[in-house]
Amino acid sequence: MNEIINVDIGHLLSREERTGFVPLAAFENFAAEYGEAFMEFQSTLKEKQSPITLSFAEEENIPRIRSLARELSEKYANVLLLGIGGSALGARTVLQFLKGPFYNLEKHGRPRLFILDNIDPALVRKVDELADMRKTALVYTSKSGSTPETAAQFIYFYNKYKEAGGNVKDIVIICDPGENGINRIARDLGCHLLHIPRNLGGRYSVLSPVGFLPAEVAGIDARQLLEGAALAHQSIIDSPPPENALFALGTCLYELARKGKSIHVLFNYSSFLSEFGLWFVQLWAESLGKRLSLDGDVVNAGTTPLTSLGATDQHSILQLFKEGPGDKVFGFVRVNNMPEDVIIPNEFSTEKEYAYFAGHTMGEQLHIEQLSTEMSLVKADRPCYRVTLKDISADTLGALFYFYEALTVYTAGLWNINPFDQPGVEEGKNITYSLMGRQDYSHRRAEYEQAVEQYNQERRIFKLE
Ligand SMILES: O=P(O)(O)OC[C@H]1O[C@H](O)[C@H](O)[C@@H](O)[C@@H]1O
Repeated sequence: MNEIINVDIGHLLSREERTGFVPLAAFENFAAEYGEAFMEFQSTLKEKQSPITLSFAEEENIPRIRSLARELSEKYANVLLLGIGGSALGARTVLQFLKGPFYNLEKHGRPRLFILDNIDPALVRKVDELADMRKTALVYTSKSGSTPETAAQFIYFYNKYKEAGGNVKDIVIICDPGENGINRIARDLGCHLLHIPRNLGGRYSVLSPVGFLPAEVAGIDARQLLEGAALAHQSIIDSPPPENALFALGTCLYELARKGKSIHVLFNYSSFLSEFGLWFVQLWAESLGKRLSLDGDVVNAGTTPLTSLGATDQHSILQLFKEGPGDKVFGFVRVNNMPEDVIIPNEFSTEKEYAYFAGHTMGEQLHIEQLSTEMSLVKADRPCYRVTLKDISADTLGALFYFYEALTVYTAGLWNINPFDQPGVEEGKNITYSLMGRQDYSHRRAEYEQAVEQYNQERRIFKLE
């Protein structure tokens, strides 16, 4: 395979009248029906009007990010990255896909990377124990600078870091360029400050300092991530609708959603892709799950993203996928060229359950199991598509990120919704601010406290004693 990614949508379609698939005739009519909308979307990419294209201008910041990563790597044994949602999931994905799940246990002469994306005190304590603050660099990533979980983490670890005699000038803050508290703190501390382009939303920010700095700390070339994204971008804008992978997949997913396929499962066949699955869940859910259309109509748009890991989850959730409600569409992601395949030796050859493995590789087995799972789902009338990645490399991952970002934005256009806001998340944040006593939210505190009181009165608790 020479292409960086290929997308097979053949099993989202059906020649006969099979429920749950896109009829071939309808697919052949896609260009006439949706081609114009797609070409408009292509123009926004071509003219760099779409926020996701802001990543490309980030290339000019890579030298600075690289030298900062080098400086941190020389001075510190650990890098503690504080962030949540889009400020953590991309970094986790990059690290896992390109360095594997055991990066922190390996000997590589680079800092260990801890990505803390929760305020669970038990977790915070564990990081406290593991990362000696005298040898730990702090990276505080928050697009808005006001996310309460990350702010609490930063206050805590900033205090620990200072107590341990840390140089505050070494702290890195990655945020929006607005005039706000986080920028003022960065200026007052005189620490490193990297900006995320204002219109590049958090969940689209992996191809910016948010993903580039942790990548470079781990020895991953951020430029290659961007090169892969640029390749995907070019392919998406160059191919006319009938030959365009993104057009075919996005339009099929939209059509299937309208036919009741309300769950989009991403079934990743690599243990190096499970974090990618979680990155996808945020991207798809926050971008497409919208109550209102761009015209203000109530549409309750979107499909529910789920992520699964193959072959592992064949032994758990697959039963439901195959025989439970027929409300899902499945996307399989597999890696064509496994870097270091493992040959299964010839042992226990007199036993039929073991003899057949001799000489096969685990990569081969993984691919066969992926195919078998996909085929058995299709046979049970479950529509499936497959994304094949050339290999495990930074350019392939960059292409994959960009492909799914573009897919999300194109699909949002079909739903006629805004893929760049997240109004549904704001209310919970506002309640938290008020209840925690944030001054500029104090005017709503009484109202929320009363609501909490009423809410608690409605609880019905049954005890196990
Ligand atoms: O990067 P931050 O501004 O701290 O935001 C972190 C996360 O906060 C909110 O929950 C948003 O809904 C997410 O989209 C965002 O990724």
